[in-house]
Amino acid sequence: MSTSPTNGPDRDKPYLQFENVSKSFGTKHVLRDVSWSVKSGETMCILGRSGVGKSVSLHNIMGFLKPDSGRIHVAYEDITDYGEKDMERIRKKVTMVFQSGALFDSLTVGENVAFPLRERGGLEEAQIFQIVDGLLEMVGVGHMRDLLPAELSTGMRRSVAIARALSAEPECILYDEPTTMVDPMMAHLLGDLIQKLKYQLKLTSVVVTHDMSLAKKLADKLIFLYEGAVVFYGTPKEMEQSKVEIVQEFLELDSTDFSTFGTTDLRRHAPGDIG
Ligand SMILES: Nc1ncnc2c1ncn2[C@@H]1O[C@H](COP(=O)(O)OP(=O)(O)OP(=O)(O)O)[C@@H](O)[C@H]1O
Repeated sequence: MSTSPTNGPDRDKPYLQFENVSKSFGTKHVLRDVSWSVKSGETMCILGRSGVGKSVSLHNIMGFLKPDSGRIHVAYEDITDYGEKDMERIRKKVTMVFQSGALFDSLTVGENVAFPLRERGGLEEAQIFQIVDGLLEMVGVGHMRDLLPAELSTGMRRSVAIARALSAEPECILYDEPTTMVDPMMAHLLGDLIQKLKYQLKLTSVVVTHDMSLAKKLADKLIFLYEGAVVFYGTPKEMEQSKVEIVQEFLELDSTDFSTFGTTDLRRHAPGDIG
């Protein structure tokens, strides 16, 4: 673990970092020499068309997958060679909100959000109720405490999943496609919620998305993956000036039809472009 002279984490260092990370499945090279970093309190968006390794990147951060080469730093620690025990400790600081919400089907919304609180222990029932109500209120589903996940829409389930993630008091949240498969109004609300958590709770976050308007709203930094490699890494402002064709196509289409991508000349670069 990297430490400062006072033996705590060095806060000037990135909170999350990929250093030359590569990952293949058989002969399929999913991540190729990928490098980026995120400081505490920053939000990074990972963009790219389907299958370029966005979710695989998140799974590497969580330690569900291990890179073939390169180093991964999470919560100021080099987790590359960590086993399950160390990763459980890291996952208390860094949590992931899955597209599905991954809620427990047989538990009510309130019980789902209470779950990490009960696991942690040390709280009275009345305190748990109060925290759960506060979190559900915060994510805009305060009136749904006694419903089962099956009774909720996809977007509502995701809001509850965010409340459950927050109940573990994480330092960092990873969002996998938070606005996919919901209507534009719900997408807007989820985007606002993630933005609120960024500013009010100062959470570090990584957002995997196809949704360019969401990325522009949230990101301090963006990376574009194309065939597993980073073809752009920079700020939203630098992205606007990027000459990388796939970046321009994303900017123009704003997240709709990706079927026409694939004829991109990645050699034309601008500030922030990689290569
Ligand atoms: N555990 C695994 N075993 C084998 N192949 C995998 C595994 N996980 C991911 N892949 C493959 O890696 C590639 C990248 O997957 P990934 O889920 O990261 O894509 P993505 O960029 O998130 O795409 P989408 O936007 O469609 O979710 C895909 O071809 C996928 O089939």
